Amino acid sequence: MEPDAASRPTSSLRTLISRLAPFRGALTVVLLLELGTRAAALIQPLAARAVVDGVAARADLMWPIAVLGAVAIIGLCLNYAGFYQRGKLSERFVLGLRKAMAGRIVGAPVSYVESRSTADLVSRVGADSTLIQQTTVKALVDLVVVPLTVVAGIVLMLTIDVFLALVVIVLLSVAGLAEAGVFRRVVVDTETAQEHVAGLTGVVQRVLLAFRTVKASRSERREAESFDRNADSAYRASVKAVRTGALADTVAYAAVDFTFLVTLAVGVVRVSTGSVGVGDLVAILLYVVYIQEPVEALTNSAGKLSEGLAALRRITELLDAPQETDTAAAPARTEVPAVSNGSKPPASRRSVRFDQVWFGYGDQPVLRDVSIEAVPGLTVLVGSSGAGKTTLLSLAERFVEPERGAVLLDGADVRDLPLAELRGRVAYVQQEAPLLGATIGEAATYGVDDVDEERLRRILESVGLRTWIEGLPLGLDTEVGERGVQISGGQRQRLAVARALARDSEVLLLDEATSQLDPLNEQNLVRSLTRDFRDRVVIAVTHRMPMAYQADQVIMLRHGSVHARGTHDDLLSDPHYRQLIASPSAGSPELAEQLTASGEDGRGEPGA
Ligand SMILES: Nc1ncnc2c1ncn2[C@@H]1O[C@H](COP(=O)(O)OP(=O)(O)OP(=O)(O)O)[C@@H](O)[C@H]1O
Repeated sequence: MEPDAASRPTSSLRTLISRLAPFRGALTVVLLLELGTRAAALIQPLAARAVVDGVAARADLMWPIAVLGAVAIIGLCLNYAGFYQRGKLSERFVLGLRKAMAGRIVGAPVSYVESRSTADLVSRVGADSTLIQQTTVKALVDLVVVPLTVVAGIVLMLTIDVFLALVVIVLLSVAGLAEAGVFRRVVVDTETAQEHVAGLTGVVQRVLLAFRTVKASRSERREAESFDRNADSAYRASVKAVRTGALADTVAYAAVDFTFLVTLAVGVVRVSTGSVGVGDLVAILLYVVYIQEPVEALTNSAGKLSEGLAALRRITELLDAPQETDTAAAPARTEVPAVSNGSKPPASRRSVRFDQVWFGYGDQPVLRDVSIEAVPGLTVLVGSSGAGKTTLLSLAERFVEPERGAVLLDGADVRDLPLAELRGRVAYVQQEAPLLGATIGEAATYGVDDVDEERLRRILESVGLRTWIEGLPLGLDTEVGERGVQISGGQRQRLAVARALARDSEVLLLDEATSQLDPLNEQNLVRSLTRDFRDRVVIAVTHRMPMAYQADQVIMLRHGSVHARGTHDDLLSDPHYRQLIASPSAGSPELAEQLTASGEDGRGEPGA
């Protein structure tokens, strides 16, 4: 058990209450309706006493019975209204949490989201919010209504017979203490069980993400065993929680039985001595039941409340996620050239400059004193794995910020630009080139507000996809993925590049965005890019040489520093560069050279 486990429920409860504060109007209505329902129940023993006493006295029973019936009907109506309003409040509460979570996730920095498990984030938005919806508001309302019901019942009992009422109070206190002890254990065990289930979904997610690798490496059995191990520990934790729940349930039942039987025994003695009437005893016994019933319901829902509170704690963690800060309001580090009116600076003024940039993840230094300038045309970043290439692109998009030095877009520190403007001016294709959008057209224009068809066609032509798309019966409306056409890795990357081009930004960052194309098609794509979009600053990370061969500038990073820069030809004299391009994954510069020399157009299958 974690040291703070016992204090968790209390702080989670406080969090729940503060999160419910904006709904205080609706919550008050629910509380009043629930209190009304309980009040109607508490009147019934008094009416029942009147009926019993009336029978004994052979009095007219019409009024007592009419009151009993009316109170029962009013209680039912209030119960219906309370149930409905409570459910509606739960839905509104969860709707707000879900929207807030979605907003916090998309507003969080890249580093925050990427350092967390996707399964964990997804389960907070989905499963955790569902848990809260189903249980939490009801349990919270019970926490308020049940003690008030108990107090009101005791006061009414005291008006009937002080001695019997005191007996009931003592018995209820003992039962309450026992139930509270078990409740705490239920909370902790339920939370532990939930944590194990989250671990289980993490395994499934890992397998699904690398499904082909799992199959190809014949690791099905190993993964299944890993799943089984996690499932077993989730099972054991859940069974422990069930066992504690069963104990809590039994304690609650025992409390009712014991209190009822002892009160009956004492009450019978008092009736026999004439201290109280039969009607009084009936009323007090009914109070024991009417008080115990909600207490028992509260105890039963203790596990559910604890689940809901644990879920709320995880949701709250997500709602406290850091957000990307728009530092545009802070004093500018550089004079920011105005582009907000929509006009772009002329190509001659466009540049991305890394000025003596130092950066590290935690204690791990990654970039050391990097100074680079990229102007319109193709700048290629090469270097062995882990050299810091992707990190450089992340700095340009301000996914991360330099520890020292600055990244300048057209002379302005990127930290001085509003994020929306910066990212509007700098398009980015990430390594895996994921597609967003249900159709090819949507994927090609994701994040672009207005792109006319003719321009889109030209872009698709440039990336070598136009013929393929026009050959599809539904063209741009063809669905992709599960329900539509399956597309190859190369097609996906081309679509991602098309999407970035459609942004019409001044800078295009490509992170191994052509790695799944064959060298020939990669060369063609790069040639089209440099020909059709020559006013853009293109910075491409690559491990493959056809692209470096065509670049205006090649920058080689080693261990986080600029090792060499120049054209491909300039760098050929560098032994480390030669070693890099000699690697099998680098593609063949000879092939590229031959193709260019022969003037072969070389446009291969668009679907490569
Ligand atoms: N989010 C992160 N948290 C911690 N360390 C990171 C993170 N991202 C990258 N690194 C580390 O920073 C170093 C540089 O990573 P980066 O991705 O920039 O290298 P790269 O040159 O692009 O590599 P590759 O060619 O393999 O993609 C690596 O050692 C990597 O482990």
